[in-house]
Parts: sequence; structure tokens; C-alpha cells
Amino acid sequence: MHPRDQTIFALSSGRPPSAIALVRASGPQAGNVVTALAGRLPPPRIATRALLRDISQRPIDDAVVLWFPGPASATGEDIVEFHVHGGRAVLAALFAALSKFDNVRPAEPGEFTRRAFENGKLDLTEAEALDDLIHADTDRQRRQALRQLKGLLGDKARDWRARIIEASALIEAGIDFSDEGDVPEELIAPALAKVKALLTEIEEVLAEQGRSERLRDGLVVAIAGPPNVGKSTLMNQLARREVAIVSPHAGTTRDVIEVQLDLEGYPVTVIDTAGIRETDDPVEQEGVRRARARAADADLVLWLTDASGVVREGEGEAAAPVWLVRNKIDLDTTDRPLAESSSGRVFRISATRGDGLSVLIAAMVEFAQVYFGSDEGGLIGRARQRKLLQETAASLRRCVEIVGNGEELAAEELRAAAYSLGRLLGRVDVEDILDVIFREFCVGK
Ligand SMILES: Nc1nc2c(ncn2[C@@H]2O[C@H](COP(=O)(O)OP(=O)(O)OP(=O)(O)O)[C@@H](O)[C@H]2O)c(=O)[nH]1
Ligand SMILES: [K+]
Ligand SMILES: [Mg+2]
Repeated sequence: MHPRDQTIFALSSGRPPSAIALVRASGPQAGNVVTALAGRLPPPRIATRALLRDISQRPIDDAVVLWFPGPASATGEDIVEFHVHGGRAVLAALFAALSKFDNVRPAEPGEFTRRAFENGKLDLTEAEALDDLIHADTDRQRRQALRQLKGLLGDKARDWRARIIEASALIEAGIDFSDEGDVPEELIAPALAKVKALLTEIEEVLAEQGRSERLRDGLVVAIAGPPNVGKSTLMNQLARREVAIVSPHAGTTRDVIEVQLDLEGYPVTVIDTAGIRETDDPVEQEGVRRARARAADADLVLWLTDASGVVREGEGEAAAPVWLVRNKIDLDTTDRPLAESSSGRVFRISATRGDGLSVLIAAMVEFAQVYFGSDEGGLIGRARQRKLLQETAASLRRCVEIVGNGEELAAEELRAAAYSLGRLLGRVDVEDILDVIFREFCVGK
């Protein structure tokens, strides 16, 4: 039996114990399962109270049951939902009862969504959006995922793909008509016009609002600098809790410490690192190595020094912008000028007293605004989608160049463009790519 013909079940709500837990089963056996456990098949789509019993008629729990016959269900298959009390023993008993049925087994991560996808309930961009919505931590991530879930990109891609196929039909017809590869102009001209219009639309989506897919991963800000300048103190201030150990001993932080912040809806990961210096201590050396590596990967580096410290510009060795942050201004008796760096920005703060922190945080929010691009807009949710759209545009561009002197090649480019869009939608993708995408999902989704 193909794994797809088996009935799958999983806990679809959060970690037990909880007040209520939702267990779903999807597949051809769902109806038999609910009939056996609840004693009857509930009316479709109506919440029905039932005492669930196992095969030996021992009660499992007093539950609410929902029956969604396919194909008008989330997966397109028969689905039953059990709303039970969210205790570990209740769930264990229910799972044990479910496993007793033939061809009923626990679901793999993402398997419900994969079935929905395979039954045409959503395209791949929507499946990805669903996963993003589940994992959204901030409000902006949620709104972006919801926009994607509406299928806006998928709708566009389907429309583009249909138009590419129309254009290639014109060119192919021309190839069939012509004797010496001399395709009549009245076929080429409309095909070319179609392709050019398409190309413009795709380029517009690619150019839109910078990089909306960045919202998924968030902005990485590394706090780096020499030992003991107050990096961990600043980290704790930004996190508003004691995530990192602070001490007067240089070389306190060894590992890279991360916190996730919601900065006005923008997802930001702040990283505290070991103070960068030459050292003989092998553990500290490793900390320094990690600190440099993380700072090099960051999208923004806050290079901390204490107020008296010498500025060593370019220490960040990052491609990302480096902001110089002078800490411990409470100890600074001299009146230093604000702008001490020829490049980048300079901040003066006291991480312990809190001076200057609001200015620094406001600047980070501003940076995030630019980094993520303006709010409502971007259709592209993932790097995968951007890459395939870029490939589509590249094929169309080559087609425009070739058409008129090499119709066979032009038609080939159109086929490639349609293929890239097909992959975007998950229509022509190979199984292993689907495996990778759906494996990232949670169990029960
Ligand atoms: N006066 C004053 N002391 C500070 C300030 N910020 C941090 N300190 C002190 O500086 C010392 C070092 O602070 P940490 O936050 O551990 O510094 P660090 O850069 O993380 O140090 P390492 O992890 O060892 O590299 C501690 O004693 C802090 O209390 C500040 O703004 N003013
Ligand atoms: K320290
Ligand atoms: Mg530290």
C-alpha cells in the first residue's frame, strides 16, 4: 500500500499538558475510526459531543468530535478531529487506540499539508506561507505570511505561466509553418509583445520593496568589541532580562549568546559575543573565533568600546555596516565630541544607567525598516521563490534577444521559463525537493 493510502494522525495543537488538545486523522480510514471510537459517525462539520472508547469499550475521554468528509476538507481526504482534554495520559490512550486500526499510523512532519498540496488544495507558495504563518513570531511576519497565504504570488505565477504557454504556442506554430526557419512576422510580433509585457511584470515583482523574504529569517545584530566594554550588559538591556553573565572580569563571555527580539514587529536576533583580543587561553581563543565569525555574518554590527577606549575602525571585519557604540559614558569626565568616526554612526551610551539606549534602539528600528523594506507589499516570501522568479525572468530576457533569428532557441527559453514557474508552484517539482520543504513543517500540520 502506498503511504498516501494510509490514514495518518497527529496531535495538531501545542505541547501537552494543555486544557484542550486537538488530534486529527486524515485518510480513507478516518470515518471507520471515528465511528468505532465515538460509537457513530457524527453529522458532517458539526461539533458533536461523544464519549470516546477504545476497542475493548474502555472509555478514553469525553470529547468533541468533528467529521469532515473529503474532498471538501483541509487535506481533500476524509478528516476527523478529536478535541480531547490535553493531558499526556489522555493523548497516550487516544494514540494507542488509533494505532490499533489497520493502515492507520502517526503522521510525518508536514504530512497533512503535503496531502493538501497533492490534492490541489493549495500550491507550493501557499504551503510555504502556511508554514511561515505557524512560525511567525512577530506581527509583521504574521501579516506577510497571511498575504502569501492568500495565494497572491501563486495566482500571478499561474497567470504568467498560461501567458508564456500562449506565446510559445505562437512561436511553435510559426516554426511548423515556416520552410527555412523563416517564421512569419505576424506570429513573432504578438509573441514578442506578450513576452515583453510578462517580463516587465515579473521584474516589477522582483524589484518590489526590496526583500520581503527577509522577514522570515529576521535581522541579525551582533554586539562585538574588546573584552569588558559592557557588551553583555548592553545585551541584557536590549533583551530586558539577564540572558548573559556580566562581570568585571575580562573574558567573561565565551559562547555566542542569542536572543530574539520583537522590535516594533520586526524580528531581530541580537548576538552577544566574546570580547575580541589576543589570548593564550584556548577556550577564550575559540570564543574569539566564534565572535569574529558571527560578527562577519551579521547584518549589522554594534562595535562597542568603553568611552575612554581607542577606536579601531574596521575591526568588525564585516560586510555589514558597523556602528560604533561608546559605552560607560557615565565614567567619562571629558567632554568628547559626538562624531569620532569618519564613517558610519557613533552612539554614546551607558548600558548600566540606560543613557542613550532609546536613541540606539530607535536607530535599530530605522535600520530594520530599511532592511525589510516598506510594510505591505512584497509578494515574495522565500529565497526559493525569488530564485525561481529570477530564473524565469532570465529565460524571458534571452527569449526576447533571440526571437527573430532562432525561433527554436526562443521556444526553448519559453519552455524553461514555464518550467521555472511550474517549480515555483510545485507543479513540476521532483519529489526530493518537496521532501525538503515539507520536512521543515511541524508534526500535525
Ligand atoms: N560604569 C559602567 N560600567 C559598566 C557599564 N556597562 C558595563 N559596565 C561594567 O563593565 C563590566 C563588564 O561588563 P560586561 O557586560 O561583562 O562586559 P563584556 O563586554 O560583556 O565583557 P566580556 O564578555 O568579558 O568581553 C561589568 O562590571 C559591568 O557592570 C556602563 O555603562 N557603565
Ligand atoms: K566582563
Ligand atoms: Mg560579555
